[in-house]
Amino acid sequence: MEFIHASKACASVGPYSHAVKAGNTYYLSGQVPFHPVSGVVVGANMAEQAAQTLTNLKAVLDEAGLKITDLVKTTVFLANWGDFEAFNEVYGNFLGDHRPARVCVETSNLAGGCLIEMDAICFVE
Ligand SMILES: CC(=[NH2+])C(=O)[O-]
Repeated sequence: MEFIHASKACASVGPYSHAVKAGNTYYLSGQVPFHPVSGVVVGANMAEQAAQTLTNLKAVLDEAGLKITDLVKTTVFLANWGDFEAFNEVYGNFLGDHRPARVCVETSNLAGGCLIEMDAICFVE
């Protein structure tokens, strides 16, 4: 097992790694739209916060040597279900033609009052 720390993603806000490699499978911790340096939430709406969340997720992928096409599953937590379409727009643009499995739910009280958190699982052959 390998614990992965991504210097270009926002710092972990608890005792966890940005990602853990277990064999050919990578488990990425939840990413939120914190700025990687300041730790301040980036964006006042879903489009902006989703973009920053995916930027942070991409930093973890990069650190682990993974590509977007290695994503097999994501879990998405939205503070407001009314943001579903706005989230899908940003998410779809990020993925291009790739279509990982996904769970998307509304929840409350996300870290830092964020509108979104997303984790992911990757697999490499
Ligand atoms: C933000 C986050 N991933 C956590 O576990 O607190």
